Amino acid sequence: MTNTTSPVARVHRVRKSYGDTTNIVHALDDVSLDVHRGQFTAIMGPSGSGKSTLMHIMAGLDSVTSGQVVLADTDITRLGDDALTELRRRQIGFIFQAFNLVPTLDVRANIMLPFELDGHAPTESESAWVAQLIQTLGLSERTGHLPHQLSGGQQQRVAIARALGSTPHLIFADEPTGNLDSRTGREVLALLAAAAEEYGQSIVMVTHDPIAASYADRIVFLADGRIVDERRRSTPEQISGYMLAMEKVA
Ligand SMILES: Nc1ncnc2c1ncn2[C@@H]1O[C@H](COP(=O)(O)OP(=O)(O)OP(=O)(O)O)[C@@H](O)[C@H]1O
Repeated sequence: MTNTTSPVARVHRVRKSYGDTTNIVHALDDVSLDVHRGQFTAIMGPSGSGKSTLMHIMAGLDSVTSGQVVLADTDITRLGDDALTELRRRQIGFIFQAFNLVPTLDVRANIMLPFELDGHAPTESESAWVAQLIQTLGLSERTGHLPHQLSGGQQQRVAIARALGSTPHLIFADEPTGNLDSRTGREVLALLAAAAEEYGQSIVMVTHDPIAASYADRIVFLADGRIVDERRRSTPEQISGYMLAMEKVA
């Protein structure tokens, strides 16, 4: 993927601190990161290294202590709540552990919700992509079910179809394969990779799993709130090696 265009997301010298001067935690300490169109980025690092904080800040779900986050050409650190909500709805898809499915809507309606909220009916190609997602994610028999009638893994797949369906520019995924069996997990990762390659969607995925990270174009390693390493696409074995080396240094 060539990086000649301006980034879809830019994190510039971001700090995020919690607590007061006597008891301060730097969850992020001077982090800068660019995400380009069609790029699939994995974020890895030990527990407490700042992965979730970074993803939440990039998605406008959390504020910075200092620094800048620019999505498309908008500095979101200066946006009000309403404008931020609007930007999130139009540009961002979320695949989070708390699936946030609407309990009163069936599977199809949940998947179509981004179109509904945006007030536009899907085009023919969008409908075809949604149909492909439903099929690939093994949800064809479930489209009329309510979320509580589904298993955890099935709910996660609905959340994935919803996040990818309207082809938002940016997708944030927090351990997207955490609840899935290994075959479905691999299919979901292949879908994410296809969304990046074929639809130019940019994906930022937090994971502890070297196999999941091996689907990404690059892997960013965090430790103690700082980016300590970055690698191009690597095999699961190589990624395990980088993680081990990081632990030895720590
Ligand atoms: N609301 C908060 N108040 C105080 N400290 C916080 C808060 N949220 C996060 N932290 C601290 O910031 C640091 C980074 O947390 P974060 O959740 O981003 O880590 P993580 O890498 O996602 O961890 P894990 O892999 O365990 O989910 C941790 O030391 C955590 O305790």
